[in-house]
This record gives sequence, structure tokens and C-alpha cells, in this order.
Amino acid sequence: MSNSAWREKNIVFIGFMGAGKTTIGKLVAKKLDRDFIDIDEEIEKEYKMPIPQIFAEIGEKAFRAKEKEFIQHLCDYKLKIISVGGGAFLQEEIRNVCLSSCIVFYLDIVWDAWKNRLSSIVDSRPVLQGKSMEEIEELFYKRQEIYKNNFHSKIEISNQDMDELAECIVENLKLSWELHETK
Ligand SMILES: Nc1ncnc2c1ncn2[C@@H]1O[C@H](COP(=O)(O)OP(=O)(O)OP(=O)(O)O)[C@@H](O)[C@H]1O
Ligand SMILES: O=C(O)C1=C[C@@H](O)[C@@H](O)[C@H](O)C1
Ligand SMILES: [Mg+2]
Repeated sequence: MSNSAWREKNIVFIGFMGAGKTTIGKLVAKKLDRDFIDIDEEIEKEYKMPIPQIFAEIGEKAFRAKEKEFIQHLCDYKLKIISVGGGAFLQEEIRNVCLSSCIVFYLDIVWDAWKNRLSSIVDSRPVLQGKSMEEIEELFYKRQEIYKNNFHSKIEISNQDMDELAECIVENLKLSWELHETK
């Protein structure tokens, strides 16, 4: 792959619900002056309803199919910053298309930091609803197995400030672009 091709790849943020993909993705896009796309927001626009309502009225299966369709479509583009939903990487076809055509950046939040975010995100995340803390922790570590085996770059998240995290990610990306240029 040519140097410019690597530098122009889309950047895709993955990680568990509430890790900060949407928040951090937006900040990174601003710092790099690139377009930002949040797949959950695109699906909400398409159905003109929030995710909990999509799950309740149309169903998770249709949501997952739309998630795959939108991500596959975006992978034909370049220079985009894309935050996918926390469940997107459960689909093998999504993992494959992102890993082969984009730089996949894993936001690896630690459980102790994540559990403090639960109360602020649970109302908008149907997958978390009706589960005990033990069940959520189990899901957290089960999903972690998928994320940790399918990324190009990662950053561990505990309680850093959002802007500090976005800055670290931009530095990491710039370094990876430079490394590819010297190859
Ligand atoms: N570094 C951070 N420090 C403190 N709070 C944060 C940080 N990053 C994100 N948050 C907060 O955590 C919540 C979840 O963040 P966000 O919506 O970005 O997660 P997400 O990874 O996109 O989740 P999902 O997979 O469900 O889309 C938001 O309320 C956000 O303000
Ligand atoms: O982790 C998940 O399964 C999900 C995460 C959110 O981003 C949304 O995509 C939706 O709530 C499902
Ligand atoms: Mg999000």
C-alpha cells in the first residue's frame, strides 16, 4: 500500500457501549479537520427514531442489518472518522471490512471506570436494560475478547479527560502515518 493510501484511510473507533467512541471520535475529527460519522446517529436519522424505539418497534435484527449496510458503504470512502456502535464488531463481515480498509482504533475502557458511566447511558442503550451489574460485567468481558483481537491501534481508558484522550489518539495516528512513510 502506498504511503498516502495509509494516511487517507478512514479511522474507525470501536469499543464497549459508553467507552467514548462518539464523544472522542467527534473531538479527533475536529482536531484532524475530517468529517465525522456516527453510525448509531445515521441509523436514528434513517428510521427517524431513537435506538431504544428502533429496537422495540423494528427489532434488533433489522438494526444490525442496517448497521452492517451503513458501515460497508462507508468503507468505500476514505479520510472519514467513523464511530460504530458497541455491538458492530460482533458481526464478522463488519470486522473484516473495517480491518481491511480502515484503521481500527480500540477504546479499551477499564471496568472500574466504565461502571461509573452506567447510570448516565442505560436509558439509551437497550442492550444494557433489564440486566444486573453481574450480567453487564459478564457482557463487558465477553465483548472485550472480540475487540482485543480485532484492532490496529488502541488506547486504555480509565478516567482521563476527553480532550487529553483525543490529543493522545491524534499523536498516535500521526506517528503511525510517519512510520508508514519510512517503510
Ligand atoms: N473521557 C471521558 N470522561 C468522562 N466521560 C466521558 C468520557 N468519554 C465519554 N464520556 C461520557 O460517557 C458517556 C458515553 O460516551 P459515548 O456516547 O461517547 O460512548 P460510545 O462509546 O459512543 O457508546 P455507544 O457504543 O453506546 O455508542 C457520555 O455521557 C459521555 O459524555
Ligand atoms: O453494544 C451494543 O450492542 C449497542 C451499542 C450502541 O452503540 C447501539 O449501537 C445499540 O444500543 C447497541
Ligand atoms: Mg456512540
